[in-house]
Amino acid sequence: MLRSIQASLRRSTCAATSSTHPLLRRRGYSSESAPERKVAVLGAAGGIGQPLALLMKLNPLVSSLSLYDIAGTPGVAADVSHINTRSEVVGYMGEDQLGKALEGCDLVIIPAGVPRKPGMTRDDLFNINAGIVKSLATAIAKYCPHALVNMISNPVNSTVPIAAEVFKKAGTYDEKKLFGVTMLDVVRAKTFYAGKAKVPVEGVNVPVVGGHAGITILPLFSQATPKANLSDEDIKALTKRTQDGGTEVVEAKAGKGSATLSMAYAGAIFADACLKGLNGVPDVIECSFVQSSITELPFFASKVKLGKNGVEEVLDLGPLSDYEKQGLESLMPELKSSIEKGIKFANQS
Ligand SMILES: NC(=O)C1=CN([C@@H]2O[C@H](COP(=O)(O)OP(=O)(O)OC[C@H]3O[C@@H](n4cnc5c(N)ncnc54)[C@H](O)[C@@H]3O)[C@@H](O)[C@H]2O)C=CC1
Ligand SMILES: O=C([O-])CC(=O)C(=O)O
Repeated sequence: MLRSIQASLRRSTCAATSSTHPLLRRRGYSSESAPERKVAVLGAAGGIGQPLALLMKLNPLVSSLSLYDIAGTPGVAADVSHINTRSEVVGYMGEDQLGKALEGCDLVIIPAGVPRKPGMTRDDLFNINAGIVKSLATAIAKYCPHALVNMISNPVNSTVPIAAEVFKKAGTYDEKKLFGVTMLDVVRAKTFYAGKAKVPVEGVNVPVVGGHAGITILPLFSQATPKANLSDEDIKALTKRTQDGGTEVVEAKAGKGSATLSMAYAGAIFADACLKGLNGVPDVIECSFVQSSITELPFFASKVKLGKNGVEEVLDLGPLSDYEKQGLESLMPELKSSIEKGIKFANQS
């Protein structure tokens, strides 16, 4: 069981990395000889944070796991630390322990903040989460300015620009190191496509571009592999379901939060890809919301090649169907205004 979860973590999800580059096997690393990597989870006692802490504890690329929250981390850390895998686990609680939690980190994953309730948009979380992200980004700039940052907290379309502005002000911004986690959109697109196309889900790849809210989520089913003969109606329904995937979970949870388990899985897969990139595994490619010049917007989600310094290359969108071209045009105003909202917040407060 443990082996199969670890194998799944080692298998990256985009084309080039799928099952062909399990670092440990190909390069003969055992968990003892893989490079030391400290990973922090900020918001580690939450709905996403706890299962994400578990999955990162199962990742043999992690040597030190730092679990930070404003409350509840001693229990989570004690629990997770009993698992007999490589990393040592330390829990940190409260702001005065944040510096210690971050010092020496190679990768910081941020699922801190409030989740949606039915009837809310991700943007409705802005008022609370923007401040949380700003203060965590300020601490990252101070204590681990060279770490990769995986931003999960919503609204991602605004929280990533907020973090970028905080880092710029602190003089530590490196656009190669800041990632909005949009992996759950990819995970959903793959699952829904495999179901509709009746193909084994393990072999499916679907890029998802744009942003991470409603129509800004643009799955490119015209580029999905393996190819399947789906009707225009099928593609429209799959697109809508991917865009509304978060809301589907929020409604099903009926007031008890949003996606946590699938998000922890997606976050763990994306973090694993970042660690592989840092460790020099070639051709690690995943989708992420990053600083970008492939459209006129300063941030955009697309396929990204990960390397020793974070983003090695932002890949362009590739050929789009007419339906996808329309979707791209429609999403630009909303994504632009969410990005601008984040930038404005970071600079005025
Ligand atoms: N990017 C994505 O695809 C997804 C993003 N999310 C977002 O992730 C965030 C977290 O969701 P859940 O884990 O379900 O929420 P949750 O409420 O269960 O957990 C959030 C945790 O953050 C902690 N927290 C609050 N302020 C903090 C601070 N200043 N420093 C450190 N920790 C702090 C809380 O104590 C809590 O333990 C939400 O904003 C949600 O919208 C959720 C699903 C998918
Ligand atoms: O929908 C939400 O609020 C949480 C989220 O981002 C997702 O599940 O994609």
